[in-house]
Amino acid sequence: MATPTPSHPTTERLTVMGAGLVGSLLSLYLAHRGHAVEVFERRGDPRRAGFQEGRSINLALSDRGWKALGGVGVANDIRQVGIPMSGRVMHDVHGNLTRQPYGHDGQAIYSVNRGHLNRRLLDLAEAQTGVTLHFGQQCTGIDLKTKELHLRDTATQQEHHEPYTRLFGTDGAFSAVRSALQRTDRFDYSQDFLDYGYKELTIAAGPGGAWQLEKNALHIWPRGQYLMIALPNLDGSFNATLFFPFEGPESFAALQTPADVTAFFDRVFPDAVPLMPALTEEFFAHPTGSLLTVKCFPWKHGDDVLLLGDAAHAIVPFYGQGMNAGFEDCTVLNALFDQHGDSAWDVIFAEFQAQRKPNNDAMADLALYNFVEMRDRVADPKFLLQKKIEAKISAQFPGQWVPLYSQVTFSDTPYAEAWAAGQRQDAIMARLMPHIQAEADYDQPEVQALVQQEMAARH
Ligand SMILES: Cc1cc2nc3c(=O)[nH]c(=O)nc-3n(C[C@H](O)[C@H](O)[C@H](O)COP(=O)(O)OP(=O)(O)OC[C@H]3O[C@@H](n4cnc5c(N)ncnc54)[C@H](O)[C@@H]3O)c2cc1C
Ligand SMILES: NC(=O)C1=CN([C@@H]2O[C@H](COP(=O)(O)OP(=O)(O)OC[C@H]3O[C@@H](n4cnc5c(N)ncnc54)[C@H](OP(=O)(O)O)[C@@H]3O)[C@@H](O)[C@H]2O)C=CC1
Ligand SMILES: Nc1ccccc1C(=O)C[C@H](N)C(=O)O
Repeated sequence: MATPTPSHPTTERLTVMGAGLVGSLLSLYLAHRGHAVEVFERRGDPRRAGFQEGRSINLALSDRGWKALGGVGVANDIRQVGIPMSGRVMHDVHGNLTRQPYGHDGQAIYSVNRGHLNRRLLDLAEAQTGVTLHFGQQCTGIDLKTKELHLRDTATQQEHHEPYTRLFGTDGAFSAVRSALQRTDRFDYSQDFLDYGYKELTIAAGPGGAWQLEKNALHIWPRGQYLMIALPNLDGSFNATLFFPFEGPESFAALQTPADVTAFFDRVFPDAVPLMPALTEEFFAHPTGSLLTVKCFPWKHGDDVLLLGDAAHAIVPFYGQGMNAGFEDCTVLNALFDQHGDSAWDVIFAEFQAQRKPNNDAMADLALYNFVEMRDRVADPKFLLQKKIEAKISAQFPGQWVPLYSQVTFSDTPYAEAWAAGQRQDAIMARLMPHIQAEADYDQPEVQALVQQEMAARH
C-alpha cells in the first residue's frame, strides 16, 4: 500500500517519549502530518544486534489495531506476518479439546510478534522525513514549568536536559512522563496490581517447524483460579503464558524446585508438558511479570503534554486489547487533527482525553471481566451453549444484536458503548438461558416467543 503523503505541513517540533508500539506508530502519524518529531527511547535500538527483547513475545491484534495500522499504510505488510486465530481451543485436564469461534466465518484475531511489529514501525518512522530517533535515552524527570526533559544516556550514564515544545508520553505502564504529571495539582491516579503474575514459556515447534497444536487458534487451559494460554508463532512454536497467583497452595510461591514444577504441570496441564521440553529451565530463568490496571486523569498538561497508550491507561492483558486501545488512541488523535487543524492543540488535547478516558476505563473493566471468562467460564458447557445461542440471536437479528466480544474485537464501536450494550445483552441471556438446555431448543416456539419478546422490549 502506498504511504499517505503529509496533508497538513507545519513547522512544529514535537517530542515523543517512548518508542514502543504506540510511540512508534504515533511518530509515524505525526510525521505524516508534516511535523518534525524527536523520539526518545530508554532501550537500545531493537533493530541492532544484541538487543534484549522485553517479556511478552506475541500479541493479539484485532480490528482497532488494524485500522490504526491501515491509517499509515502498514496493515497489509503486518498481515503477512500475522497468524489468524479464528477461535479459542480449550484444553481440559485430560487433554480433551473444546472449540469456540470468536466471531463468524472469516473473523479472526491475529497473533503478531511484538518485536517484529515494533521494528517495522520504527523502520517506517525513520524513513519518514522529520522523524529523529534517539535510543538509549531514559527520561528521569520533566520540568513542566521550564519545559525541559531530564534524560540519562544509558551508555554513558550522563544526565542531560533537552527542551520540548509539545511532549507525547508513550512510555508505557510505568511512565516517567505520567510520574511528572502526578505531582501536579488535582491529578487523579490509581494503580491496582492483581494477586496474579505471569510467566512466559515455550511450546516447541515440531519436526520441520510444524505446529504441534492447532495453528489458527488461541489455546486456553482454564483451571478455575488460574490459566495458561498459548498463541502461535511463525516458526511453529507457541508462546505460552501462565497466569498464576503469586501466593497460596497453587502459586508461584509454591513452585520452588524443578520437581515441584514438573509435578504441578503433569497434574494440571498434562497434554502440554510433552510439548514443553524446556519447561523447568524456562520456568526459573524467565521473570515473573506483574499485572496491573493504571487509571489517571487528566491525560494532558495545558496544551503541551499528552499521555497515550499504556502511560495513560495500562490494563490487564486478558482481552488482548492493550495495544489495540493504544493504537486506537492514534486513530482518534489523528481524526481530531483532521477536524480541528494541526495547531488547535488545546482543543485537540481536551477532546482527546474527553473521548478516550471513558472508553479506556470501560476497556479496563472489560479486561478484568475477560479474566474470569478465560480462566473459568470457558470450561463450563453452559457458557459455551450460551455463546452458541448468542450467535443464533445475532444471526436472526442482524445489526440489532452484536455479541460483546465482537463489538470489542471486530468493530470500532467505542468501548464504553460496547460494554453497556454487552451488559444489557447479558441480562437478556440470563433470562433466556434457563429455558434452553440444548442448541436445538432455540427453535422451539416458546423459546422463540421469549426471544421475540425480549428483542421487542429492547426498543
Ligand atoms: C503479558 C502481556 C500480554 C499482552 N498481550 C496483548 C495482546 O495480545 N494484545 C494487545 O493489544 N495488548 C496486549 N498487551 C498489552 C500491550 O503490551 C501494551 O498495551 C502495549 O505494549 C502498550 O504500548 P505502549 O507503546 O503504550 O507501551 P510499551 O509497549 O510498553 O512501550 C513503552 C516504551 O517506552 C519506553 N520507556 C519506558 N520508560 C521510559 C523512560 N523513562 N524513558 C524513555 N523511554 C521509556 C519503553 O522502553 C518502551 O519501549 C499485553 C501485555 C502483557 C503484559
Ligand atoms: N498492564 C499490565 O498488567 C502490564 C502491562 N505491560 C505493558 O507491556 C509493555 C511491555 O511489557 P514487557 O515486554 O513485559 O516490558 P518489560 O518487561 O521490558 O518491562 C518494561 C520495564 O518496566 C518496568 N517494570 C516492569 N515491571 C515493573 C513493576 N512491577 N514495577 C515497576 N516497574 C516495572 C521495568 O523497568 P526497570 O528495568 O527500570 O525496573 C521494565 O524494564 C510494558 O512496558 C507495559 O506497558 C507490562 C506488564 C504488565
Ligand atoms: N492476547 C492475550 C494475552 C493474554 C490474555 C488473553 C489474550 C487474548 O487475546 C484473549 C482473547 N481475546 C480471548 O478472549 O480469547
